[in-house]
Amino acid sequence: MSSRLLPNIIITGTPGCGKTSHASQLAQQCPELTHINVSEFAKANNCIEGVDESRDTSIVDEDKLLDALEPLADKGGLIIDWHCCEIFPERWIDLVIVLTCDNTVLYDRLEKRGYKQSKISENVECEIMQVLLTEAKENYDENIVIQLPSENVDALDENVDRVTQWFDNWKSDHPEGVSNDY
Ligand SMILES: Nc1ncnc2c1ncn2[C@@H]1O[C@H](COP(=O)(O)OP(=O)(O)OP(=O)(O)O)[C@@H](O)[C@H]1O
Repeated sequence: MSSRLLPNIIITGTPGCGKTSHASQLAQQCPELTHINVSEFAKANNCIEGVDESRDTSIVDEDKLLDALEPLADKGGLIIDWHCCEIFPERWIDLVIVLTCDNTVLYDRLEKRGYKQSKISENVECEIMQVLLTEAKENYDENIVIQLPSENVDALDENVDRVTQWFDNWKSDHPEGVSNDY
């Protein structure tokens, strides 16, 4: 039986809502945590199985990705930054943060990135329909899912402070860590 002394956190949300901004600021504020940008991690660990040309994105081989992540997840202390959360086993995860963003703010961010119109519309629609929030609530205990707004820098700072506080509390509440097994 193995246990992890640090929690694993997912930061998810529609592309452009601020996952990477939050994850990198949180990792700076909490040096025990490691930011895993899943898109980059998948590329670096040969977990790409193709390209979705209509969406202009890589297709990740999820089985390979989970195999590559498992030893790190078992140690704990990961901030998993991805626009999808349901693939990560519940037993790995201690907190799921779903970032949300006002549609017009999100539209402007995606336009600034130079995304084509169909990709902007698809993502804004995904945000309006709260797809990621629903996915998180359907796949994890609702008590570990929190929704945080990410429209501006003040919200970003507040969110990161709040998660830092949660992280400190988690460590105090779990001095022996938690089991990696069910
Ligand atoms: N809370 C925020 N306040 C101000 N700007 C923000 C905020 N969150 C994100 N941004 C800006 O929006 C853009 C997208 O942010 P970021 O890359 O963090 O999003 P993401 O959700 O990780 O996107 P992707 O899923 O495509 O990687 C960046 O230019 C970033 O500076």
